[in-house]
Amino acid sequence: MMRTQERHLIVITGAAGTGKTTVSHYLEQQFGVTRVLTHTTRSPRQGEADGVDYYFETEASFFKNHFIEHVTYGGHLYGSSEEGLERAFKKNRLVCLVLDTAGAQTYLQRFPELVTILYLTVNDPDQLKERMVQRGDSVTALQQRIHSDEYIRDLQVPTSLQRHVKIIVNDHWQATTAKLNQLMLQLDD
Ligand SMILES: Nc1ncnc2c1ncn2[C@@H]1O[C@H](COP(=O)(O)OP(=O)(O)OP(=O)(O)O)[C@@H](O)[C@H]1O
Ligand SMILES: Nc1nc2c(ncn2[C@@H]2O[C@H](COP(=O)(O)O)[C@@H](O)[C@H]2O)c(=O)[nH]1
Repeated sequence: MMRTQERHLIVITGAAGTGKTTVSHYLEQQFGVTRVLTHTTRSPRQGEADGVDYYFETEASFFKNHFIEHVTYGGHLYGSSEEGLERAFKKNRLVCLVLDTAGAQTYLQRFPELVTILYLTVNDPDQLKERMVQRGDSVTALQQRIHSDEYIRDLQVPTSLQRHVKIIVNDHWQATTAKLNQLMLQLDD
């Protein structure tokens, strides 16, 4: 529950391909939730743009930001900055942020009163590979990702998050949107 004027942060976490980015766009489009952009040194995928999907950085420019947390994921740097969070909160009191599970743990420790954490999963992990292929990931990128320690780790809810996350099984988009609509009603109370 949240009083209407309080700042609130929806952290969306889970393994690659579970639909975190898709959920963040849905929350933005349906409920006007502002997405916090994070920074990465990976190259843009087809259709991704700097300042829209991520702040795409070089290794040198990455560390010019003031990070709340940063991680290495699949060999690339990713980080959420104080600047990115403030920019989002200037637009809206309700914002969302897509993070790996290590980042989600950091946010829970640092902002326990401010966060709602959604953990996305699917019943059949093979679906994730298909979804990443459909998204346009190259075979090389897909192979690197599914064999990375981080991808394997994020297939399970970390013990420290277990009592704190709302789990959404994103097998069927319609069921997922029903759960998200319900969540947004609760946050508005
Ligand atoms: N319920 C669903 N059913 C089928 N496809 C879905 C569903 N939800 C999302 N997708 C599709 O799966 C693909 C991966 O989704 P998305 O990019 O949102 O995942 P992600 O968790 O953000 O991945 P990553 O961590 O790699 O960035 C996209 O093509 C998206 O359209
Ligand atoms: N801890 C953080 N994780 C982040 C951040 N930005 C994105 N991510 C996560 O990285 C992986 C890979 O993302 P992709 O876009 O290359 O598929 C995914 O789990 C994202 O949620 C961040 O700033 N901090």
